[in-house]
Amino acid sequence: MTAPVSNSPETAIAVDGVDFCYGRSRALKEISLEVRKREIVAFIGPSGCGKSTLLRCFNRMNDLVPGARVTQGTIEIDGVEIHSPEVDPVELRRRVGMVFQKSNPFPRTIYENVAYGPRLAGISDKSELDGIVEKALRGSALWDEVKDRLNESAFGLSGGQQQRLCIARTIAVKPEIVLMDEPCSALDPVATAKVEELILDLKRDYTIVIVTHNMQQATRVSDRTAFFYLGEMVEFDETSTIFSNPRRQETEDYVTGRFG
Ligand SMILES: Nc1ncnc2c1ncn2[C@@H]1O[C@H](COP(=O)(O)OP(=O)(O)OP(=O)(O)O)[C@@H](O)[C@H]1O
Repeated sequence: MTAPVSNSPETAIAVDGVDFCYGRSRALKEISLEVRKREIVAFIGPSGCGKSTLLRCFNRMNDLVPGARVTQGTIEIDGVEIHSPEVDPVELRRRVGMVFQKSNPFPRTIYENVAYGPRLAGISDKSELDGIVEKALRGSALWDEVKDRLNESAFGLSGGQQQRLCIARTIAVKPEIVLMDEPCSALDPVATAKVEELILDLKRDYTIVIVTHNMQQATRVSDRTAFFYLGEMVEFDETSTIFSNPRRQETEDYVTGRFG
């Protein structure tokens, strides 16, 4: 399905007519959508429908997969086509951060996990780094739990804390957009609730796109939801509309659990 794309100053991501292939296999078909600044958009749909592929297009993570490429269409972030020669993929990935399904802290201290990105960006002043680490850990609602153990291994944290640490690591480099690929799927309900609360808090400063298999999670955190099926975007609308009054039968069948 294609939808009109309006690339206004309020647009964070504008996708227009994108096809994506892994080798000869077409994983995304004519996707057009627009994500507004500081909104939370959820991608839902059955396994293999292309949600993660589209998410990974936004920071060109798919470049790392041999033979994988956008074969037609454009993806603009802040009005700039992300495949154009002036875009450095490493800088793009700083601006468009990513949080993965399974938390993946580095085998270092809590402090070093958060300071890693800013250090790579050339910040070496200890007090500046201390400030960045504290701000990122506060921003990810982890500071009070870890402030007395910053020099201990990140592996000593619980799964939910590790996931919030990964979010802190992502926001420490001041991205504009945060992509989340099923960030709570490995967490228990209490840790999930904390991460969801955090996602809602982050909306004040960031644009967030989240892939989730959890319908309740999509309704709890997102402003708008896109439903994908077999590489196509079937419907994209206000989350309340997608879940209570979808226009398409496939969407209704999926959100009511009839398939998927
Ligand atoms: N690295 C890859 N190489 C080849 N094909 C891939 C690769 N990654 C994904 N695919 C294929 O692309 C299609 C879309 O996969 P994708 O992971 O984007 O779906 P998804 O909706 O995120 O699924 P899930 O909910 O299971 O994570 C699937 O057919 C999948 O097999």
